Amino acid sequence: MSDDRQQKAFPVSWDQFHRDARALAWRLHGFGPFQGLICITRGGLVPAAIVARELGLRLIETVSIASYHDYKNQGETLVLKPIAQAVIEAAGEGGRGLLVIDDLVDTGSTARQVRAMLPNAHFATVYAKPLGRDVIDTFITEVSQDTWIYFPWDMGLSFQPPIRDGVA
Ligand SMILES: O=P(O)(O)OC[C@H]1O[C@H](OP(=O)(O)OP(=O)(O)O)[C@H](O)[C@@H]1O
Ligand SMILES: Nc1nc2[nH]cnc2c(=O)[nH]1
Ligand SMILES: [Mg+2]
Repeated sequence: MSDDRQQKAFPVSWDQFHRDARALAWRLHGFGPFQGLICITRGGLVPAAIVARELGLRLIETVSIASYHDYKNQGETLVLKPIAQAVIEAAGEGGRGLLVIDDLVDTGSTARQVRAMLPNAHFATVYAKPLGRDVIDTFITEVSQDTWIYFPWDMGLSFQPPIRDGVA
């Protein structure tokens, strides 16, 4: 969840997200070919579908991780489902040849946890914040640490009062 440390909002539309995820695929094309894609759920599911389509990847695995961004549990992560051993064994040493995708990197805790499982995989996110940027090999857009990214699957259309009525 967003909190009051996040002063800036960066809302992303479906259109924009598709463009950015496709730009990520263009960039990743130069680092391939990849043998398979590991998607960090849940946020990585959407960019993974777009990148897999663009790069022709059909071997797709998930690693399910929940991270906590509240004051008490800052940086904590919980692995709910690990990567299948068969997928790790099908890849090169330390996951070489695998592509790991997530929607964003913030503190870097989630990506670091997966990096420990696959040290030689290629890590990619669509968006990145400074604290986590170094864990990621390829990303498209950087936003400041105090920005909260709003994804299209978390938003809906809502009525906007006319400007002359003022803000509530
Ligand atoms: O770099 P970090 O500080 O670890 O934060 C980044 C992670 O946080 C979000 O996932 P979240 O755990 O909120 O769950 P979700 O993907 O299921 O929405 C996002 O999708 C990244 O996976
Ligand atoms: N939606 C969303 N989830 C996050 N998880 C960690 N940082 C963010 C963010 O900026 N936006
Ligand atoms: Mg996530």
